[in-house]
Amino acid sequence: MSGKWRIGKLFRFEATRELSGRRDGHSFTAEIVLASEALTGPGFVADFGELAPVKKHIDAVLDHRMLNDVVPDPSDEGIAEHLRGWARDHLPAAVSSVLQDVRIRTGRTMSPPAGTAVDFGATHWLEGLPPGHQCGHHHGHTYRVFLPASGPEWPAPVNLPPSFADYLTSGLDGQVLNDVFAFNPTCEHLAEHFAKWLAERDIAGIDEEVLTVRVSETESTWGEHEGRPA
Ligand SMILES: Nc1nc2c(c(=O)[nH]1)N=C([C@H](O)[C@H](O)COP(=O)(O)OP(=O)(O)OP(=O)(O)O)CN2
Repeated sequence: MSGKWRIGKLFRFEATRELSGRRDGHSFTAEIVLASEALTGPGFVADFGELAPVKKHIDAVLDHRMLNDVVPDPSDEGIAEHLRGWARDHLPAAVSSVLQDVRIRTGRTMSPPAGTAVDFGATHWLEGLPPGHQCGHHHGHTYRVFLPASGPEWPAPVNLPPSFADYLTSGLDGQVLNDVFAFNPTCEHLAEHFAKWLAERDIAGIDEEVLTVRVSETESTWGEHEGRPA
């Protein structure tokens, strides 16, 4: 399959700032996006665990702080710029080299509109992670699958084709994904598989040239595949 993979991890922090003479407090979300046109052998852009230092930095420097005291520009773009620079300087080279973006938003997480996402519960374990990594053990997720219309931007999901929604719920809910699939079930590989599933079927409204499929394992992580299946 050709195309591109992206993964994202979200970090929340609570803070206040003064912009244009007005003090405002928010729940902030920082989203770190990594992108690559190839996966590592076991199927990762990079392990989400490689982003743990970002959480430590956010907790130490931004969480429950007056942002004007800690970053030169406390606007959303200024905070993103601070985190981009920090990530470039402190993450391992294999991770910083695939850093695509850092985005900041304020407010609570929104639920996707009805009909645009399917959740299913399933078990998996992952090969290719460091010894002792929690995700090497059998564990489960409430997976969420959707088709973000705008690619790497904050996703505006489109309605899921009913046959695809049915495949996800009747085919995968309650399953052990390692038994169902011949591949290591990372969210990158799952997104690629779902893109292929959609492209192989003649489904109205699905343009596989630009199709993006996003698979979210947890509230704070997602992986997606964008582009035409080979
Ligand atoms: N690139 C990928 N990395 C990881 C994947 C994956 O599919 N692609 N999957 C996992 C595990 O399945 C894990 O359960 C999810 O990642 P994790 O960072 O542990 O997610 P949490 O939201 O539970 O993170 P916390 O920071 O512990 O809250 C691992 N890596």
